[in-house]
Amino acid sequence: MKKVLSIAGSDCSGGAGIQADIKTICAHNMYAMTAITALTAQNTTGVYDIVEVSPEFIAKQLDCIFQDIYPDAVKIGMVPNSEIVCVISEKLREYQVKNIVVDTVMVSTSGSRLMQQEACKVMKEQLFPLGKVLTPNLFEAEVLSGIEIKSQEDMVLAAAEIGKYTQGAVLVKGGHLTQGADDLLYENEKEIWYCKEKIENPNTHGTGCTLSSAIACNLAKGYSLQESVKNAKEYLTGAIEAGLDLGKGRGPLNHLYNTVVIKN
Ligand SMILES: Nc1ncnc2c1ncn2[C@@H]1O[C@H](COP(=O)(O)OP(=O)(O)O)[C@@H](O)[C@H]1O
Ligand SMILES: Cc1ncc(COP(=O)(O)OP(=O)(O)O)c(N)n1
Repeated sequence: MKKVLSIAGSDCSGGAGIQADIKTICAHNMYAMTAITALTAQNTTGVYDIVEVSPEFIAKQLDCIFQDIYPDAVKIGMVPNSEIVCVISEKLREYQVKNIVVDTVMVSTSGSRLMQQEACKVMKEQLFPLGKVLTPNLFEAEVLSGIEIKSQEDMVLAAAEIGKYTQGAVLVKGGHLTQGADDLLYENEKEIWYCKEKIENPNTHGTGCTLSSAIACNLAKGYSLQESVKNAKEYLTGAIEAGLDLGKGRGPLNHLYNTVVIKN
């Protein structure tokens, strides 16, 4: 069985973060492992508090995982501060991890900061070179590239700029475009577009987390990056379309739409 590790923050309401990643990995029939970087008190209406895990304890979680059950791919989500960026980068280098997806989580869609601003520079220098692909949303791509994004051409320019810090691949997600949900994979100076209609469903909490962990699952299976993004986007679109209507705000996705139900 393939094994996928999520290094990310916990969302107690189960829509985003570690919980979305575990659901995604299980739906891909794979074994899920987690190293938790932060606890968040959040739900479908917003993020209300954050407790950061100490870098020392994150190092211990990673040692326990890598020394015992070595993952086939790793997804990195919420990394709240510079010290945590450094310890994760060190451990990934020490254990020579290859299939790494870096979701550059900065601010939740509800507007709460999930990463301290000063960690951005350290993330670029330490973590980006280790990632097989980075997955910024439009806002994150603007911050990381310094380019204002108003069009698909701007998405390409931003991806090219961010790509300078990586092994060559950046997926700029277009979920916050006013029309369509078109994502751009910029790989070795080549543009590949993954285009979908915007689904009229307000319940999209955890879309970014789900997409990045689904990409990690596909890389673990041995698919190329382009195939992995294609398959992950299909999985994500299915989970948005299948629709759940939970909570008072922007609800979670339905990860069970394609799984065999075990009857009691
Ligand atoms: N309403 C929607 N319909 C279809 N796809 C969507 C919708 N909202 C987001 N997506 C897709 O979800 C993924 C995550 O994108 P985005 O929402 O931009 O990231 P984040 O969750 O990090 O803010 C992308 O593949 C994007 O195209
Ligand atoms: C713990 C935690 N990690 C990440 C996020 C952000 O989730 P994401 O899927 O990128 O986007 P939104 O759900 O905020 O649209 C989070 N909220 N919590």
